[in-house]
Amino acid sequence: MSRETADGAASEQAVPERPAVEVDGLGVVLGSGTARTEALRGVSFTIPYSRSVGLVGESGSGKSTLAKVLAGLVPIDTGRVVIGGERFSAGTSRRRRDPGLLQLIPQDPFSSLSPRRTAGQALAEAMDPLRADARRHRSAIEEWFERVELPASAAAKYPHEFSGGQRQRIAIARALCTRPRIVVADEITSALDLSVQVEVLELLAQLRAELGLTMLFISHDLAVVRHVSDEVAVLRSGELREFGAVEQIFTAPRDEYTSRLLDSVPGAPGFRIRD
Ligand SMILES: Nc1ncnc2c1ncn2[C@@H]1O[C@H](COP(=O)(O)OP(=O)(O)OP(=O)(O)O)[C@@H](O)[C@H]1O
Repeated sequence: MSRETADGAASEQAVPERPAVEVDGLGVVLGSGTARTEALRGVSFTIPYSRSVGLVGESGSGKSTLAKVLAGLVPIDTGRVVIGGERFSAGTSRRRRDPGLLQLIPQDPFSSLSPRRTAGQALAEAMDPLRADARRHRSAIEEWFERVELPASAAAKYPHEFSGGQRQRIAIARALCTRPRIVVADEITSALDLSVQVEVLELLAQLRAELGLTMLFISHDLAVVRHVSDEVAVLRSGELREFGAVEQIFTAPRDEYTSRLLDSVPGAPGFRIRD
């Protein structure tokens, strides 16, 4: 979105008035019969453009369900989400998302990258689904590999030929090469060794700053969330228990559940990975 400047030129930097993401009274029911679960219940929050919201909560609290709703992979039962001004609700929630609007970076790139496609093909497919030819998009693919600090030769390799950290770099490149304004990162470092986690997080932070990305960053690792978020949303059993600025959440949580989550962090309350 752009606005007219004083001299009449459109400004790319202009900040749109609506938030990038609005989640309003969101409810999602999964499964049926005895497996029926209210995965999300009355969840509301917003993410302004270029901000990063960390989403935390215990296993089963509904974090991945929320990620999938935003990506259009899980239908909405009640409430609505508005992404880049486009409204999705019960009847429309699985409408195909514009790839330039929002991209999901999944937890496990090994299962999301096809074993039969080279890394270059995976990027070509993301950039141009109708003419997914790696040769046709060679220079753009090479540029993206450079951005995620992989050699150009990576384009010809298959997922099993990479380490976990390299595969996550490919998943980041594949998501970002469609030039989304918003990314949802779902536990993207949880399967990686600590040193590799730090490298991937630093890369993501750098790309986020360069591209002005809006981000929902999901992790059960509170130290990591503190490092990458401006605001933090705390989910418990499908409900939003607390939403606030990162320092407020970590130093003066208002909800007793948030306090308990923080207490479970090693070395809490002084445990931190930045500064
Ligand atoms: N297909 C399904 N059918 C029924 N219930 C489901 C289904 N998928 C997930 N659930 C339930 O929905 C709830 C939310 O699950 P979700 O995967 O969103 O949690 P999460 O916070 O991402 O957990 P984790 O951190 O373990 O990935 C859980 O109680 C889970 O058991």
